Amino acid sequence: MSEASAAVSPVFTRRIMGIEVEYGIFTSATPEQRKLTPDEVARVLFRPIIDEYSSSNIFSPNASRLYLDVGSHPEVATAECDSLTQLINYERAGDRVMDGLARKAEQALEAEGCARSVYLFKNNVDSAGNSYGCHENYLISRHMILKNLGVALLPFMITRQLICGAGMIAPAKGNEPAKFLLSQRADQVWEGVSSATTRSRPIINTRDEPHGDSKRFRRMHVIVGDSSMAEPTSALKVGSTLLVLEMLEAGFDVPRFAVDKPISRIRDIARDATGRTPLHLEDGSTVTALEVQAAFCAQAKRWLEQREDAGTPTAELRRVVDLWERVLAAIESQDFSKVDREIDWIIKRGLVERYRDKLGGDWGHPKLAQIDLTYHDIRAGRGLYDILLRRGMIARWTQDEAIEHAINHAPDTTRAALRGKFLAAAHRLNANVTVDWTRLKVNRPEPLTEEFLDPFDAEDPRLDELLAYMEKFHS
Ligand SMILES: Nc1ncnc2c1ncn2[C@@H]1O[C@H](COP(=O)(O)OP(=O)(O)OP(=O)(O)O)[C@@H](O)[C@H]1O
Ligand SMILES: [Mg+2]
Repeated sequence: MSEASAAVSPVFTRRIMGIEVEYGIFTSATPEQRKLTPDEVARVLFRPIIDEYSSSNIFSPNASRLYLDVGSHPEVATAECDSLTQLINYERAGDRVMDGLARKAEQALEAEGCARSVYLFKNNVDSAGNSYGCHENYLISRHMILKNLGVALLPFMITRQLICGAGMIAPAKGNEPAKFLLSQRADQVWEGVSSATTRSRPIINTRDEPHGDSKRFRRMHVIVGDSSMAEPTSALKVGSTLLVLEMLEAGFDVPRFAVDKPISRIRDIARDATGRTPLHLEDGSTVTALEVQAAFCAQAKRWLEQREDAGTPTAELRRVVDLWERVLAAIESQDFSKVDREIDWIIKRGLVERYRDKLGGDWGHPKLAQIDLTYHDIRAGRGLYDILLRRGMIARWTQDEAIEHAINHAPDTTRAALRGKFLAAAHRLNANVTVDWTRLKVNRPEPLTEEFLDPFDAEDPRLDELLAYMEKFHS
C-alpha cells in the first residue's frame, strides 16, 4: 500500500463481508442400483427450488444466494454481514438449508423407488482431484490500490493455512507417497493477484464486481481458503484477515515480507506441520512460515489496543487473537493439546493419526481417506464433524439458536435487511420480483426497480416505495 492510499482510505472496522461455499455432492448406490452422476443428484437436490422459483439461481428468505453453477457443485453465498460471529451464523445457516434440501432429495428418490443417501461434503477436493472453493469477500475502499494491498497480504495469505487449514490426506502421486497436508486449496492456486477465477486461480481475485458503488467500494475476493467445519477455525480464518486488512488500511506498522516466489512456497508450507518452511526474501534473508504468522499476530494484538470498537466487537477480536496465539504456540512446541478442539487440520490429523497407527502407518490406507471425507459430511448425526462435536471433541464459537434464527431472517444490520423485507413481502403477496445483490425489482404491472449501492445501509425510504407498489397491485 502506498502512503497516499493510506492517507485517503477509511479504516473499515465495520466491514461488509460474505462467504461463498461450494459443496461436493455424492449418493450411495447398492450393487443393483445405477450410480447417479453428481449432475443428476444436483438436479434432484434443486427440484424444490426450481418448483418454487422456476430457477436454480435464487435469493433465499435470509437474503443469501443459493445456486447451481457449472460443475454441479451447489453453492450458498451468504448475505452481506458486518461482523464476524454474524457471518459464521449465516455460513452455518447455509449448511442447514443445503442439508434440508438433501433430506428432501432422499425422500424424493425413495418415493421414486430408488432410495439412497445423499451426501453433501463441505470440503474442497473430491476423490477425482477436482477442486471447488470457499470464497471470502471483503469490502475495501476504492482508494486502496489492490495490487499493493495484494503484495502486502500475500505473505499472510500463503501462511494462513497454518492456523486455519482444513487438512487433507493427499493420495500417493508418482514417487511421492500419500501424506497429510495442512490445507486443501494450497495445491490448487497458481497465481498471487489476478482477475481470473477459474483459469489460473489467483489467491486474491481483483475482478471488478463491487456489488456496490464502484466509486467508493471494491470487493476483495479471496479464493485461497479452505471451507471450515469447526466454528473456531472459521473465526480465526476470517478474524485474522479482518485484523490484517484493518492494520493495512490504518497505515499501522504491518510486517512486510517480500517473499520470493510466494506461490511455489504455499505448497511447501502445506507439507510442513512444524511451520519451519523457510521463505526466501528478496533481500537474501529467510524467515519461516511460523515467524511470518507470529509477526502478524503480535502486531494485531497491538492494533487492538487502539482499534475503534465498531463492526466486529473488539472483545470478539481479542478471542481471535487469543486463539491465534495458542495455535502458533502449539505449532512451535508441537504440543497441540491446547487447540485440538478448535482447528480443523489439527482435529482431523489427531483423529486419522490414531487410525493410521492401528492400520500399519500408511497415510495411503483407503480407510483414512474415508475418515477424511466423512469429517466434511454436513449431516447432523452422520458426519464425523458432528459426531465429534456431540462428544465434546470440537469447540463452538456461536450457538445453535443464532444459526437457526439466521435460516429464515436476513441480517438486520446491512443492505441484506432491505432484501429480506422485500423478499418476505413478495412471498406474502405472491408478487413477481427479481433480485440481485444491488437491485430489487417488482416486475408487474410495470417494472419498478431500485438500486441500492451502499451495502452498509440497512434502511432506505425507497424500499417503502417498492413495498407500497407491490402492496397496491398484489393485495
Ligand atoms: N460490497 C460487498 N463487499 C463485500 N462482499 C459483498 C459485497 N456485496 C456482496 N458481497 C458478498 O459477496 C458474495 C457474492 O457471492 P456470489 O456467489 O454472487 O459471488 P460472485 O463472485 O459475484 O459470483 P460467482 O460466484 O457467480 O462467480 C456474497 O457472499 C455477498 O454477501
Ligand atoms: Mg459465488
